[in-house]
Amino acid sequence: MQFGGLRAVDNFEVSIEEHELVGLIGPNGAGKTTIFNMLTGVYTPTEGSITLAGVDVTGKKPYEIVRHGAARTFQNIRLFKDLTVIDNIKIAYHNEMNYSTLEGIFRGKRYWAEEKKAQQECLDFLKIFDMEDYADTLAKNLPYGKQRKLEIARALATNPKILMLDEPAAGMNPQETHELMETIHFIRDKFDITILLIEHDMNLVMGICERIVVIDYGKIIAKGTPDEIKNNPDVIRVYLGE
Ligand SMILES: Nc1ncnc2c1ncn2[C@@H]1O[C@H](COP(=O)(O)OP(=O)(O)OP(=O)(O)O)[C@@H](O)[C@H]1O
Repeated sequence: MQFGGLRAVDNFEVSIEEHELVGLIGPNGAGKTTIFNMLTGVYTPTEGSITLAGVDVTGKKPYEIVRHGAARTFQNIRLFKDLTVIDNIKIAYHNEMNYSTLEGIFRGKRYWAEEKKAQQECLDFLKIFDMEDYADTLAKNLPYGKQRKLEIARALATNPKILMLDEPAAGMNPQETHELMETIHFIRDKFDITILLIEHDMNLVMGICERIVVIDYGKIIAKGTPDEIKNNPDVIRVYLGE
């Protein structure tokens, strides 16, 4: 990915298997968010390609990529702040709803059946995060940690094959972070999805990821298991400045 004179991501090559939990780490400005932006269609890579479950999604629009099965959260929370918690999730769930515009306008039988199902399933997403009591709260009135969780619940409601989380624990205290990490494991298994996670906190990534990719200045400097990464001299140099 080239931004004018800056090659923000260079020769980045990674394959992620179904059901894997992979961490993407690197210092500030290394290119992590740019990679997410390419994977989700926010940016079109200036070179190279992206394949999702056998489909070439390079250059596709974000909404098309969601339909192919990729969902994400953002480093800076991006909720529909003036909508309720449940409505935030229903918006993400709308691809699963099966009634026509006319049925919506005339409120036919199928409309009510589908809306009821949507309400129930969206509440189920909230239950995973222990947030069903907040269903009717405006998103902007949620405490910060719960806003982060709502973003994950909303991404899950698009029924993704791969969920990409951009610093999901940013701003959380250690207890909240620990709980979130357990929840991430839980949803990976419950929904049988693949997770790619950006996180600054090395210990945290080491604790939950099966495989880690480390980048610096847009280039991969190491790939491997947490133990391999921990002992990799290039990673130690980048993180500790040795
Ligand atoms: N739209 C853009 N136009 C120009 N340069 C950009 C753009 N987006 C990102 N960059 C640059 O690309 C590089 C990588 O940025 P990116 O945000 O991907 O890093 P990051 O690893 O996510 O950093 P952080 O951990 O601070 O979020 C930086 O030098 C950044 O300034």
